[in-house]
Amino acid sequence: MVNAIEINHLSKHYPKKRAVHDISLEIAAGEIFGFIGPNGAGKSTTIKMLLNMIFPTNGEALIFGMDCVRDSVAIKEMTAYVSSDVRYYEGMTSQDIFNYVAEFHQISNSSQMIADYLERFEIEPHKKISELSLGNKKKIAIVSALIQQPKLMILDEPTNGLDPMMQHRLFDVLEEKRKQGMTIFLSSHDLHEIQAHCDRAAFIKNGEIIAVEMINKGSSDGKRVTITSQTVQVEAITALGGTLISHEETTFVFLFTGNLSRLFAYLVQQDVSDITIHQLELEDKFLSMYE
Ligand SMILES: Nc1ncnc2c1ncn2[C@@H]1O[C@H](COP(=O)(O)OP(=O)(O)OP(=O)(O)O)[C@@H](O)[C@H]1O
Repeated sequence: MVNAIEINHLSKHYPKKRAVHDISLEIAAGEIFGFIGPNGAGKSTTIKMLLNMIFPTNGEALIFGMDCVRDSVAIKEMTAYVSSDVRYYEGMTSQDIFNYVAEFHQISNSSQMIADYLERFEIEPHKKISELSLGNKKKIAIVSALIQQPKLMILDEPTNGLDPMMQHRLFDVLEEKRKQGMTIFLSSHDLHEIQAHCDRAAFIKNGEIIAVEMINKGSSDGKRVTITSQTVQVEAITALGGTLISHEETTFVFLFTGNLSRLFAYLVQQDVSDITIHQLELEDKFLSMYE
């Protein structure tokens, strides 16, 4: 089956900056894929190349097997984009925008769908853009993208400005759409939302992809274990599957991937004054990669 997105050795070099350098990625159809990186890492530049808003210096990107430069018109017919900053004509209302989008994309019988989204995202249809807050404008951008019924949705920081309830509703809709076959490419700074909703994520730093990770929603492939003890031996815990991350006086922090029962069996023989065990968060990986 053809990949939803395939990026081969893609670069965008400016005279004084390698914004994106030699990145390659494959994203399967039906994935929710996260794209994580600090400010200036190259996320928006990558997205703009996918959408043919800027030309690559080298390499190629394919969407459903079509070339992002050569076949950009056909790609736009099946791809919707929610940009990080939302700009519309100030005098238009939400309803005007939704009607325009539906007509432009020749979506038949869109009235009921628009009415459903208005209700779901609590959008006031007759308010002008000039009267709306950032979060309310963002909701219009999201619904405009959904109305297009795209095969691929690219979202750049979609939850920026949305209240927690609306964030929740957005991800409910995205999960539903994914079940119907939509592919979702989500650029975000919010590691918790990537962890909660994505199947995989790519980490980008200084224009280069430094890791692509499977995301284990809910479960984790490790624990962060913090132990305060006068008697615990670091070597003993290392032998059980721990890696010492830091320590201060008698408090030791381990990344633990071994068998917890064996760890407890060792600890009951020790003088332990405190212990905490946390799920290893994507944040731990992110921080260790970007330090
Ligand atoms: N037109 C341009 N000319 C020169 N440098 C540019 C241009 N556009 C972007 N850059 C640089 O390329 C790098 C990547 O920028 P990009 O906007 O892709 O980052 P980002 O990961 O989306 O960041 P953020 O999370 O802050 O939006 C930055 O250092 C940026 O300053």
